[in-house]
Amino acid sequence: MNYEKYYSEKVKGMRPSIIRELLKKYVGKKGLISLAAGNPSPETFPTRIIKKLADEVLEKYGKDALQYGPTPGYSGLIEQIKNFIEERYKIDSSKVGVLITSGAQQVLDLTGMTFLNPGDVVIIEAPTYVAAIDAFAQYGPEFVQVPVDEEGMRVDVLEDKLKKLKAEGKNVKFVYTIPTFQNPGGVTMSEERRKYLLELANKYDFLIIEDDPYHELNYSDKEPPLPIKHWDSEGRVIYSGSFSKILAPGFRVGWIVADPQIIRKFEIVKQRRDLHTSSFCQYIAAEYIKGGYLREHIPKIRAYYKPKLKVMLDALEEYMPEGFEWTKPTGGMFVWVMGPSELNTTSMLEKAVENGVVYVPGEAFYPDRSVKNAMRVDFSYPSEEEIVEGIKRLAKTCKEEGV
Ligand SMILES: Cc1ncc(COP(=O)(O)O)c(CN)c1O
Ligand SMILES: O=C(O)/C=C/CC(=O)O
Repeated sequence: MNYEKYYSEKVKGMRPSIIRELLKKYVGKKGLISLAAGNPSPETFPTRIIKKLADEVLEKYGKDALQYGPTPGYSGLIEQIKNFIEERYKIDSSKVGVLITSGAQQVLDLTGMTFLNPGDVVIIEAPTYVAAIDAFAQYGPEFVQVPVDEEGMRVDVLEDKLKKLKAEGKNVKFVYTIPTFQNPGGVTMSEERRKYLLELANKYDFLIIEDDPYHELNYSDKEPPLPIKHWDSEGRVIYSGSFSKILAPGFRVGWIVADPQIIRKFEIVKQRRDLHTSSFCQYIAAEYIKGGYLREHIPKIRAYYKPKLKVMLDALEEYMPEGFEWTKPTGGMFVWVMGPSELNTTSMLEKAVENGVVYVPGEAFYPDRSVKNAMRVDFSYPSEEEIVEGIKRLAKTCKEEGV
């Protein structure tokens, strides 16, 4: 039966997520080293503590934790998130609202649904998170891309683009940024640029979507700059956090920090998306913070990932052929590798898989899929030995490409 005639116009043009398709096809495949999946290492999951907390939640709160809950989220978790953002990010929680979401990914979907009409201008970092492009694209925006360097988004280029857009009579709805340990480059926006981005938002009247799931994955002795939300006096920043990298992605629990008016609008939109986020997972997450387990866990995951980043950077240095360069992050889960202009990492992927390694081709991180000579490699999921062997296989493949 041909179902095309039944599909809505919105889904007819919907492209599969390159990352989700790669995961489905390759991760866990025998003999294949995955440098593709942005999966936390299962070794960082606090399984024993989660079991203990799950038992306690069922014992103490079973009738509520297994029941429908309020769309904004479990009040106990909202309280813990407010304490967390006050303590760690110096965000004045008395001036904001918090809404619990089904992962940070839902923040992106709710954002697109809440703010975007077809043709609205959305400014994104280039490259940027694949599923953010997919989340926004379903609402038909005009994407404007701003390059990033080792200090994050080039706000000078952003300002030039804002001037040009204004001259064309185009208003920007929002700028989407991953300012801390960016996906896919791992770079971090300097404090100076964060403040300047906020100044531009106030001057050109746009919102900022600050997507911050990697903030705690810091491997240097110096903390990254505070979230942009910390300096947001006008209520222009919609801040998105997640338990995926600091507890477990399978929980599907994230949060939005924003002006209470925006939180209310997101609540109304969420009511018809999924009613609310899993009550059971929210109760466990709340106990995880309240019991001091998160505070104890963050240093452990940092200590676990720090050597893996070094192993990856050392392996790239040792094995990659001439003509390749890469980012040097101090946190996060990824390194962005750029090859000679004639390299096509999309067409090279098949040969890489034959050689026993998989990565994410760079074109996935651009809405126009314009950049073909780059790729993203992940160090969080493979073991240190697999990282070295994976980069060796990647380097072999690049040499076979003759670039
Ligand atoms: C930048 C970015 N934003 C959002 C998400 C989605 O996070 P979550 O698992 O909380 O939905 C990811 C996935 N790791 C991400 O890399
Ligand atoms: O690798 C990424 O960037 C995202 C991972 C989340 C997912 O599994 O889709």
